[in-house]
Formats: sequence, C-alpha cells, structure tokens
Amino acid sequence: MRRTVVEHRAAIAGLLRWSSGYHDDAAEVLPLGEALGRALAGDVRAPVSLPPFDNSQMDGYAVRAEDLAEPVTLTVTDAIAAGSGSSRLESGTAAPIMTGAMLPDGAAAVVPIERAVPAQFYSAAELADGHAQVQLPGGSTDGQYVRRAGSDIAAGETALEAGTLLGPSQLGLLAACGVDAVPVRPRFRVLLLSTGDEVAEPGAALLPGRIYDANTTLLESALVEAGADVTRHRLLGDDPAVLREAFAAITAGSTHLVLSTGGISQGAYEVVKQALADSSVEFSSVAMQPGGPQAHGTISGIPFLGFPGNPVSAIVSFEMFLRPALHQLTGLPAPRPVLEAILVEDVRSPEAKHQLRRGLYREGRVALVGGPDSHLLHALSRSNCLVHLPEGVSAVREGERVEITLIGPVPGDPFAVVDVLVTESVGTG
Ligand SMILES: Nc1nc2c(c(=O)[nH]1)N[C@H]1C(S)=C(S)[C@@H](COP(=O)(O)OP(=O)(O)OC[C@H]3O[C@@H](n4cnc5c(N)ncnc54)[C@H](O)[C@@H]3O)O[C@H]1N2
Ligand code: MOO
Repeated sequence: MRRTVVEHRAAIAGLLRWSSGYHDDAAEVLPLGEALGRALAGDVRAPVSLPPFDNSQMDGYAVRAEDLAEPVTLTVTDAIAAGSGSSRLESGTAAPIMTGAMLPDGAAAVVPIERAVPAQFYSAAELADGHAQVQLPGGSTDGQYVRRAGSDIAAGETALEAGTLLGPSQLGLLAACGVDAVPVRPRFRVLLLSTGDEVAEPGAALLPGRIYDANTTLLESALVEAGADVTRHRLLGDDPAVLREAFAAITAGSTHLVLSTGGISQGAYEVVKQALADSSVEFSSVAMQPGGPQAHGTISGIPFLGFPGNPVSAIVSFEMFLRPALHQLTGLPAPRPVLEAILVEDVRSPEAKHQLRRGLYREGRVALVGGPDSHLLHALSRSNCLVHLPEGVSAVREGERVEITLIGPVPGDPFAVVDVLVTESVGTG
C-alpha cells in the first residue's frame, strides 16, 4: 500500500494513542531537581501569590502618598531590609527600603536613592538619634517602583497546565511558588531491536562484508533525547524464526512500543517481513525519500514500527513519524522549529515523493549537505536541518524559499536576524 507522509504520520500517531497503553500508566511524583525535561501530569495551582506581598523594586525611600508630588524634606526612619517583616510608615517620615523588602503600611511609592539628597543611605549609627533627614524631589506617582502582591500570579491561579514541558523557567516558577515536587507523565518505553546478519557491535572486529550497527545508537540517542526510556535488544540475525521467538516473548505492558530497523523491503532475506508475514503488521511504501519502506501494526497488542535499515532512512522516519507522535501522546519532546530559508543552490527532487535533503542552515539561508542517498551518515552529522522538497516539486532554484525543520544547533551569530518561523510543528507533508 502506498501512502503520503501525512497519512502515515496520522497512522503512527493513532497507533500509539490507541494501542500503547501509555495513558494507563500512573503519573510519577518527582522532586523539582529530577523533573527537568519531563511533562506535567496535571495542572499545578500556585499555592502563594507572586510576589507574596507588596515590595520595593528599587533601593530607595518608601514614602507616603502626600509626599509624592512636591519636593519635600522628611525624617529618615530605620532601614527596611529584604526579609524584614511588616512595619509602618508614619506621616513626615521616609523609610530606607531595599529591593525586594516588604513595603511598610502607609507607604504609596518608592523614590530611588539616586534621586534623594543625600544620594547615599545613612549608616545605622547616623540613624540612631532619629534626626537624619532626606530631601526628595517630588514628581513621583502612586505605586511607583512598587511590585504589587500577585502582580505575577495570584494564589489559586493555574501556574502550569497539564502537559507543560518542564524547562528551567517552569521549574523556577514552581520553586518560586514554594512547590517542591510535581506529578509528571511517565516516560514512554521503547524496546529497540536491530536485525541483519551483516551488522556488528561497534568495538568488535569487522569481518569482510560486515558493517557496524549504527542504527541502534542513532535511534537510542534520538529517543532518549526525546524523553523516552529505551531498552536495547541483543543484535538479532537474519533468521525469522529467532525473531518470531523474540516477538513472542514480549509481554503485554512491558513496553509501549517495539521498534526495529531493517529487513522490511524487497530483498531475499527480509527478516522482519518474514517473521511478521502472518501478522496484522502492514508493510507499506510511503511517498517519502529517504524512508520509503515502512512497517507498522501491533505485536501481542503492542505497537510495532519497522523503520528501514539505511541509517538516514531510519532517523528521517523517526523525525517525520515517531517524534511528532511522541509529542502528541506524551508532551515530549518539544516540537522542532520549522522555518523558511533561502536555498543557495539549484536542486532537483523526485516529483512523486516528499524528499528530505540534509542541510546546513544559518542566517536565513540553507545549503545542502551531501546527496539524497540514505547511507550518508557523515553528511547527516554535519547538517542541522532537513530540507523539505514536498510531493509535486521536481526542482527548486537557487534563491527560492524552502521549508526546513531544524534538527540541530544553528552556527554563527545567535543574534543575527533569522528568517520567519513558519510554525513550531513537524514540517509539511
Ligand atoms: N528492490 C528494491 N530494493 C530496495 C528497495 C526497493 O523498493 N526495491 N528499497 C530501498 C530502500 S528505499 C531502502 S530504505 C532499503 C530498506 O531496506 P530494509 O529496511 O529492508 O533494510 P536492509 O535491507 O536490512 O538494510 C538496508 C541498508 O541498511 C543497512 N543497515 C541495516 N541495519 C543497519 C544498522 N543497524 N546499522 C547500520 N546500517 C544498517 C544495511 O546494511 C543496508 O545497506 O531497501 C532498499 N532496497
Ligand atoms: O527510502 Mo530509502 O530510505 O530511499 O533509502
């Protein structure tokens, strides 16, 4: 069966949603220090307001409303440091107040120390006799340099919604609210199989005709980076009976997804295809290059995906199908940014397929890295984006715009003007 990228993406998202059992797993409650990169399992309400009390935004003098508008000379009281409890500002006085300190009752605003005469604070010894005075210039307004209680968030409001990805800002907010532990969604569990008689473990001696297993490391890293928990299965050869046994040993609930690479196209020894010949797993051809051959279905009720064996085909399949589905289901990982960029060279593309070329993007322009072939891992390692040449496109000329999905860091000046963000999504289909 032949499908479009969009159709296959929807099929994979549906497969994980309905068959992975992910939503049956209980949330974990983690201390903030362990929750970085996880997705919230439920809404979190702010137990306190932020700020919790009216406080000063400047080092200066707290003054009463009647002393704001006109120049005035006031008697200086004891200083109020950040962390001091409540106090009261009497008529005819100004209180030295530090940034973050609680505003005294009766104060309406803060005049920064730079605008006062003298423009330095008195020492505690100078304040001891109660005769120190300060001249303030007037022209201040009610509420000036006051940070009102609840101006960031009020107690009881939703601080973060279920599904929010917990990065430094979100965890910082929770800490500011006094929250020390949060419910997070469980990790998505993947059993990763690799097939093929020709693949050897990195580090082992390489016999003639063999290659090292790149896919297990490539996909394991991509999955871990996407927030999943990965179990690697021992390398399996090209014997369908052995693979069938391995599939039969997978028990329901032990994993959310079984993922393999290789053995799904038209060869004489397509081990995955042969092992799953009588199963409900569907072997299809997606109008995408790399990553045309695809397999998906369930094994013992557990979702199964078979990505093609070529390493670039495998990782492009992950980026185009599995990564977006994981985001939809678990909230992790964050969607890839999709940008428009100016292509710096002519390119041709098979009109009947959505081709994904590897590119290097910087400052609004993208250059292709390597050719279209799916064995070019070195080129992939030097690229930071996938360049979309959708179905129906047979050529793009130098200077024309293409859509790209950023998959790695952008070199160069981080403050340079970059091009328009199309959407924080998963690219065109
Ligand atoms: N007659 C046809 N041949 C092929 C077709 C086709 O339509 N008709 N499709 C080609 C395309 S496109 C792809 S992609 C591959 C997919 O093949 P398989 O998924 O069956 O994968 P294998 O044949 O097992 O391997 C393909 C390639 O990848 C290398 N490989 C496999 N596993 C690993 C690994 N763990 N690490 C690194 N490299 C791996 C393997 O050595 C092969 O070179 O089929 C085309 N053929
Ligand atoms: O679809 Mo294959 O992935 O072109 O090399």
